[in-house]
Amino acid sequence: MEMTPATNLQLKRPDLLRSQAYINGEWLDADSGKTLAVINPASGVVIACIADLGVDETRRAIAAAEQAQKLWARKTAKARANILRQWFNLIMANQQDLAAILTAEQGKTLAEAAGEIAYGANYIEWFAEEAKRIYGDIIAPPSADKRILVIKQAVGVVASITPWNFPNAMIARKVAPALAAGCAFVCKPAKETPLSALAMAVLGEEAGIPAGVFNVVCGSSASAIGGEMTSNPLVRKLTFTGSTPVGKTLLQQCAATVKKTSMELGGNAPFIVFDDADIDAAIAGAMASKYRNAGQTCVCTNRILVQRGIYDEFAEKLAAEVRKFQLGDGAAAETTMGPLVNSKAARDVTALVDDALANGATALTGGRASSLGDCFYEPTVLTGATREMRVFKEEIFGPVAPLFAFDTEEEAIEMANDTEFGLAAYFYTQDHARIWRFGEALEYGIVGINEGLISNEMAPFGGVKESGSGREGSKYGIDDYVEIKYLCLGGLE
Ligand SMILES: NC(=O)C1=CN([C@@H]2O[C@H](COP(=O)(O)OP(=O)(O)OC[C@H]3O[C@@H](n4cnc5c(N)ncnc54)[C@H](OP(=O)(O)O)[C@@H]3O)[C@@H](O)[C@H]2O)C=CC1
Ligand SMILES: O=C(O)CCCC(=O)O
Repeated sequence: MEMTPATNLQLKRPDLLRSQAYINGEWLDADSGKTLAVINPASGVVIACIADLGVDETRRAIAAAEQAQKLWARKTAKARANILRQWFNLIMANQQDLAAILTAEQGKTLAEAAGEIAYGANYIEWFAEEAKRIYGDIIAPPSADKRILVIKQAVGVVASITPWNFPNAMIARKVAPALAAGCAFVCKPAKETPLSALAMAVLGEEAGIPAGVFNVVCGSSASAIGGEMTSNPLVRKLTFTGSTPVGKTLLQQCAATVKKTSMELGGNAPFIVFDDADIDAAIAGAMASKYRNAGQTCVCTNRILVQRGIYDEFAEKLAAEVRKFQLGDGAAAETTMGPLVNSKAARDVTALVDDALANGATALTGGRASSLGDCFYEPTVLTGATREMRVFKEEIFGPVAPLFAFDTEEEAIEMANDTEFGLAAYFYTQDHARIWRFGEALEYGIVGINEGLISNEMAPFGGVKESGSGREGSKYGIDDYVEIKYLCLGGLE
C-alpha cells in the first residue's frame, strides 16, 4: 500500500532519514517498485515508506558482498580499524539525530534511544581496537621436520537478521566484529525498524566503508530475504537476534549449506532477591532490568523470585517506584516509558497478564492496557504469581513484573533453572559464599550479582540452552567471525 509520509522529525541532518535500500554502495528502490510503511508506534503516523526488497535484490547484495570482501580482508587490520573508528566518530557526532529516528520508529524514550546509539557505537569502537588483536599460534610439532602454525581468517560473507527492540545496537554489535575481522556484511533489519539501519549505512559510507562491504536489505517478507540468506552458498555465516522459534527455523535452513551461526535468542530471566539483600539496591536493579525499553529486551527480568520474609516489603516498594513512570510518546521530554513496538505486542502482554489475574495474581499497579493508544501497556507489578501461570514460562516482552515467593535457596535455584531458556539471570544477596554457590549453579550465560545492568561492549553477551550460541562483544566476540586455519610446514630438516 502506498502511503504518504507525514513525519515531523526535526533532524540536523535530514539526509540520515532514507527510504531506499543500500546495496553495493548504491541507494536503490525495490525491483518491483513496492514500498513498505514504517509507522511511529506512539502516534500511528507514517514516518517513511521504504523500499520493499525481495529475493533478487538480496542475492545481488550477497554477490556484491562476496566481491567486496576479498579486497576488504586484504586491507591491513589497522586500515580497517581506522575506518571503524571514523564510523564510531560519525555516529557519536550524529547521536541526537540517530536517537530521534530510533524513537520515531521504535517507541523508546529519546534518552534511552540516545543511550542505545552510544551503546551500539561502543561496540564499533571496541572492535576497531580488537581488529588489531587477532592472534595466531605456533604449536610444538610432532616431529623435527614439521612446524605447526595457526592463523585466523575472516569467515567471508556474513548475513545478519536483527529485531526491532534495539534497531541500532543489535546491528552494531554484529557488524563491528565482522568488519574488524575482514568479513563483508549483508543485514536485514526488522520491518518495523529499518530506518536506524539505513542511517547507519549513510554514516558508514561517509566513514569510508567500501561499496559492498556493508549492505542493508530491507523488506516486508522476512522469509523471502531470510530464505535467500540461509540458502545462498556465498553466505558463510548467519548471525541472528530474535525469538527462539525463528532462530530454530534459521538453524535448520542453514544446515543445508553448513553455515557458521551465532544465535541470540529468547530469555526468561529470573531476578532472585534473598532476604539478606540490600532491598533498595534490589529495587533499583529490578527497575533497570525489568522496565528498560518498556520490558522489551531479551535480558529483561521476566520472573522476580522473592524470599518470603521480605516479599511484601519488596512488592510495595517496587510498586511505589513503578507508579512513578510517565507513559507517553518517547519523543516527549516528560515521558519515562514509551509504547510497545506495535499493537500485537500490547495484545500479547494483555493476554499474559489476564491469564495471571484469572489464576489468582493481584495487580498492585497497572494490570491493563493504557488508554493512550493501542500500543501502550501500563507498567505493572503482579503479586501472588505462581508457576502454573504463563508468565512463569513465557517471555513477557512488556513492562510487567510478576513476583513469585520462595522459601529456601534450593527452591530458588530449582525455580530459576526451570526453563528451556538460559540467557540472563540476576540475584541479590550479601552472603559471599552464596554469591559463588548460587552464581555457579545458575544455568545462564550472563549473571548479574547485586547488579541489574549487565550489557556493555567489554563483556561477552550470549546464552546457553535454547537462548542460543556464540558471544557478542568482549575479546571473545571476534571469534565468531574468524575461521581457524592450521598450516603444517613439512620437510624442514
Ligand atoms: N531475543 C531477542 O532479543 C528478541 C526476542 N523476541 C521475542 O520474540 C517475540 C516476537 O517478536 P518478533 O519481532 O516477532 O521476533 P522475530 O524473531 O519474529 O523477529 C526477529 C527478526 O527475525 C526476522 N524474521 C522473522 N521470521 C523470519 C523468517 N522466517 N526468516 C527470516 N527472518 C525472520 C524478523 O523480520 P521482520 O521483523 O521483518 O518480520 C526480524 O528481523 C517477542 O515478543 C519476544 O518474545 C523478539 C525480538 C528480539
Ligand atoms: O534484547 C535483545 O535483543 C538483546 C539486547 C539487550 C542488550 O544488549 O542489553
